[in-house]
Amino acid sequence: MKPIKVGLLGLGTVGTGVVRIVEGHQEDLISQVGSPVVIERIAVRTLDKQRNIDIASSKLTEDPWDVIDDPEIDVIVEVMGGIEPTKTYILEALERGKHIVTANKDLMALYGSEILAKAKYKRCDVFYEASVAGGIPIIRTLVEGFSSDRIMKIMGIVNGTTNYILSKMSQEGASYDDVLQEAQALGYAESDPTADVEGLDAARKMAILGTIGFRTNVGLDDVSVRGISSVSKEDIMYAKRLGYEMKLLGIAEYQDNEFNISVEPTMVKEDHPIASVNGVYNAVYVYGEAVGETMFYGAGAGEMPTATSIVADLVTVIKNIKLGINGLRELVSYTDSKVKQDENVFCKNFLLLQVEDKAGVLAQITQIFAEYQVSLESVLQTPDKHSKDVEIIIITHNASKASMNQVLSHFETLSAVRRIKSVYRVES
Ligand SMILES: NC(=O)C1=CN([C@@H]2O[C@H](COP(=O)(O)OP(=O)(O)OC[C@H]3O[C@@H](n4cnc5c(N)ncnc54)[C@H](OP(=O)(O)O)[C@@H]3O)[C@@H](O)[C@H]2O)C=CC1
Ligand SMILES: N[C@@H](CC=O)C(=O)O
Ligand code: NA
Repeated sequence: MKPIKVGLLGLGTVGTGVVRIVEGHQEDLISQVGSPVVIERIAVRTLDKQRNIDIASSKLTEDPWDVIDDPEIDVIVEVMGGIEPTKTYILEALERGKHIVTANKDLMALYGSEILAKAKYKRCDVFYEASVAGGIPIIRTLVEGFSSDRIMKIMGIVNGTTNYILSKMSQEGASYDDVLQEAQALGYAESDPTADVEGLDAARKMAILGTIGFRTNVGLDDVSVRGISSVSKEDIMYAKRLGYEMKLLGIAEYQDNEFNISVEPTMVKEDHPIASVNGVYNAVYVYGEAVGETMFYGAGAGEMPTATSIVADLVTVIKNIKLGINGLRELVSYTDSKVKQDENVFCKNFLLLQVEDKAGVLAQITQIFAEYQVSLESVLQTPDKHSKDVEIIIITHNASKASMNQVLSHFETLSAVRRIKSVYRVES
């Protein structure tokens, strides 16, 4: 049987997992695709780097063009990351008729439509299951599993690094910096972990999920983003005391040709299934008009979980090669929709205020909420540990983002409000 020859761009955390699975599951692969699957050539940055896998040096090259120009290679697996020169490599590989499997959410969120258009023109496959939620097959679920439905909401933990950090801070009182270093050592974090902790990685993934799930073009700029670097241990402890877990949530909602997508630290009610998703695990909740509520759970990062999605895509590409139907997945015509205005985006909110301890302050504060039609679910007052002031903890009922912005701006002008210490979205 003629082997299918695969080229790898990158042999880091994910690339190593791909080699392990292709070699370790070779019999399973042959039984599924009817041919051996061979890793023919691998491009790396530096040949002499110490690796935790044995690879014949003849397979390694420091020149990615040795992979892209190799006429024997049918499929290229891109697991080097970054935007350039990666985008050029992928477009040139497509120009040469090679199929692509990638884990690169940075690239697919920003240039996915350009890459997929080129693939369609060249009748090549481009699959990117590993780019969102690691080992969870959420992209093929949205594309195939929910093809008959209208998806209205996609909400989830789609970044393993930040979930690992928040979980350890909540469960062990660990320090943010220590846990971030642990996540980097475990290969969860991006080469620049700022993308993880400032929410950009999750935003890229939500832009991809929004485009696929809502069948509409979502740009990265359409996603409002806030990371976890400003989440304090005190915030996490307050959340727990009130019966919530702090999670970095991506929340995408779609209705009447308008969508709203945000990534933000969110206080999730402890009895919500997402509240118990901890460590590097991800979970994606999908609500469809017909199917109702569904949820998917699994490792969002790490060598082997991510590599399973890469090799699953590789199997699909090889089957398409055998059937002669490559490049036909992208039949979807994505509509253009509008981003919802803040007046039409609603959620519950948690506020932690430091205020002057004097008569009438609480009345002033509640009056401001009333002025902007924001109803309150609960109000707690405790002495401020570090001053003669008091802390007021407020959870609102559903309120529009616009009204909440007006309330917060008004608080800024109130002398009795010393500091707006924390504001978080609340999901019950
Ligand atoms: N880590 C994870 O859990 C997940 C990662 N991803 C995505 O997968 C991709 C890879 O991630 P990961 O494996 O963690 O990254 P690593 O940094 O561990 O590996 C990157 C690999 O690419 C090689 N490389 C980088 N730039 C070049 C270049 N210009 N020319 C040749 N080789 C190059 C590096 O070479 P060398 O080894 O010589 O340094 C290394 O082998 C990224 O897009 C990431 O966002 C997606 C889901 C999960
Ligand atoms: N850095 C990412 C890797 C997977 O996409 C994460 O932590 O989720
Ligand atoms: Na996935």
